[in-house]
Amino acid sequence: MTELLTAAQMRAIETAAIAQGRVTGLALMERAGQGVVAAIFAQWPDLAPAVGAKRGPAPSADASPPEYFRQDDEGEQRAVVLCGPGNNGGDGFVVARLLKEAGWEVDVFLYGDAEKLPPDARENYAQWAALGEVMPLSAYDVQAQAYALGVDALFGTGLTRPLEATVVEKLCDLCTLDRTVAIDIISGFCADSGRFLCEGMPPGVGVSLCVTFHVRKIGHSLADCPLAIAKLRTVDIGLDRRDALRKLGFLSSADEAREANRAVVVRMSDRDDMPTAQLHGQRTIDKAQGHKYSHGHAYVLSGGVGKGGAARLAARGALRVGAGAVTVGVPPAALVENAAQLNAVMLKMIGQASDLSAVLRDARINALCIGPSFGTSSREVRLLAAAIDADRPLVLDADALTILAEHPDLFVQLHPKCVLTPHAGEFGRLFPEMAEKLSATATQGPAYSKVDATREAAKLSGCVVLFKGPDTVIAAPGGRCCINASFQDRAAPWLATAGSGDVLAGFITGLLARGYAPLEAAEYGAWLHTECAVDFGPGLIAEDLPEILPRVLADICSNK
Ligand SMILES: NC(=O)C1=CN([C@@H]2O[C@H](COP(=O)(O)OP(=O)(O)OC[C@H]3O[C@@H](n4cnc5c(N)ncnc54)[C@H](OP(=O)(O)O)[C@@H]3O)[C@@H](O)[C@H]2O)[C@@H](O)CC1
Ligand SMILES: [K+]
Repeated sequence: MTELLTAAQMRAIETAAIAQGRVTGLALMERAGQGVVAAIFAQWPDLAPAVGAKRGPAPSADASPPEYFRQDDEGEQRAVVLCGPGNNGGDGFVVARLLKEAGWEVDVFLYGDAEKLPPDARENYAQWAALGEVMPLSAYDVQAQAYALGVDALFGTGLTRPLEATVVEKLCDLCTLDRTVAIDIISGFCADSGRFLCEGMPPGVGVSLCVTFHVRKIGHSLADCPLAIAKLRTVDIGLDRRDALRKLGFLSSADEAREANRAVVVRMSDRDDMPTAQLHGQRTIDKAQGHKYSHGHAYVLSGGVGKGGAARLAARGALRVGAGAVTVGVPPAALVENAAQLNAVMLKMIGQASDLSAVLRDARINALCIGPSFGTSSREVRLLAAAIDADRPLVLDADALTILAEHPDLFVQLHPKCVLTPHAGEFGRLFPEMAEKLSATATQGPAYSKVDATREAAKLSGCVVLFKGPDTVIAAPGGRCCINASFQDRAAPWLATAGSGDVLAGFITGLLARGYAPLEAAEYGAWLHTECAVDFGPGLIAEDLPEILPRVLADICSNK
C-alpha cells in the first residue's frame, strides 16, 4: 500500500524541504533529472553508454558506473527532449544535459519563452544552452531525425488548463517513437484526477515509461492516465513527506487522524501491508476456534427461477474467502434448481420479507449480500428494506443498487455497515450529481476525480462505496480512501467478464462475515479479486475466481 499525493501536497513537501534548508530547488531538479536518466537506462540497458565511453557524471547519486552499462560502444544515439515553461521543462534540460554527457546527440525544443522560465529551470536552460541549441517547439518534426528516445518534459504537476492544440499535436508526434519517457506525468494529464484536460485523452497519447518523483501522484492510478503509461517508475529525490510537513507545522500530531481521512492510498501488487496471515484463516469473529460459526455466517439472497447463477457465484466467493457458513436464500420456486447446484453452500427458502426477518433472528448470521440477479419487483424491494432494517453488515450490488436509486426512502436508511459496489452505470443512477461532474469536460486542474466522486458518494450515503473499474476507488463516509489499481504489470482486462462482480460481492460478504470492518472488507476483497485474476491470466471466467483464491492466499502467505 502506498500513500499517493496531490500536486499541491507534493509542492508543499518540496517547499517545506527547501524552507528548512535541507535541500535547494536546484538540487532537487538535478536529482530528478538524474533519476529519469537512470530509469531510462535501467528500462533499456541497450541505450546505456558503454563503460569508458565519453560521459560526464554518472546519472545516479553514487559515482560508480551502474552495472547495466554495456561493454561495447555502438556509437551515438539521438534523443529529443520537449521542454515546457515550468520546472518540468527544467527537469527536461537536466535530462538533455546528462544524456549529452553520456554521449548522446540531443535535440531540445522549448515551448514558451526562455526568459520567463522559473529560476531553477532557467539555470538548467542556461547550462544546456552552453552545450547545445534550443529550438522552438513549433520547429519539432518527428520525421526529421531517427530518434532512439523521446522525452516529454512539457508539463508536470503545474498544469492548470488544457494544452493548446499545437502542443497536443507535438506530444502525439513524440508518442509515435518506440521509446518515449514522460517526466513526472504525461503532459496534459491532471496529476490529481488522471484525466486529460479538455475533451479526454487524444488517441495518440501514450508513453513507454513515466518517471515520477518521491511518490506517485493520485492521477497516476486514476482514469485514462495509467492506461497511457506502459511502465511507471518512482525515483527517490531525498524528500520525506510527513517529517517535512510536521516540522514546518503543516501537520501537528493532533492532525494525524484528520490527515488519514484526507489521504489516498493505492493498492498494487505489493503485499507487505496485507494482513496475509489473517486472510489465510486465523481471523475469527470471536475467540471460539474450531466451529464453523466462529468464522461467521454469510447469507446471499438469490433471484428467482433461472436467475440463481449470480447469487451462487457470490456465495462461492464468500465461502472460499473464509466465511464459516454460507447460505443462499431463494424464493420457493427456485429451491429445486438451486439444490441441484449447491453442496457446501446451504439453502434456505425465503419467500417474503417476513421470512428474512425471521431468519435474521439468528444472531450468528453476520453478513448479507443482496443484488446479483436479485430482481427489482415489489417483493425484492420489501426484502431489501428488511435487510437494511436488520442493521447487519450488508453488501449491496447490481439490482439492489437499482432499487436504491429508485427508492430514496430506502437510500436514506443506509447505515455504516453497508457496502455499495456500483459500476459506472450504477454509480450514475445512484449518484447522478457526482457522475455528471465526473463526466463533464475537465477544463482546469485540479479536475474533479473519481476519488472526489466516490468520497462524496460515501459521505452522502453514509456507507462504504466501492466504485468499480480498473481504478476501483473505495471510500468511507469519513473520507478514508483507497484505490485498487489494476494497470501495467497488474492489468487484468479479462476480469471484465460476466459474473466477476458477483464474485467480488461474495468476497466482500465473506470478509464481513469473518469480522472485517466494511472498509477493510471492501479493500481486501477488491485486492484479492484482482490478484486472483492476475494469477489466473487470460481465459478467466467468473467461476475460476473463487477456485483460484486458495492458491493466491497460500502464495501470499508463503511470500511473506
Ligand atoms: N515539486 C517538487 O518537489 C519537484 C518538482 N519537479 C518538477 O517540477 C514540476 C512542476 O513544476 P511547475 O510547478 O513549474 O509546473 P509545470 O507543469 O512544469 O509548468 C507550470 C507552468 O506551465 C504553465 N501552464 C500550466 N498549464 C498550461 C497550459 N495548458 N498551457 C500553457 N501553460 C501552462 C503555468 O502557467 P500558469 O498556469 O501559471 O499560467 C506554469 O508557468 C514537476 O512536475 C516536476 O517535473 C522536480 O524538478 C523535482 C521536485
Ligand atoms: K511531462
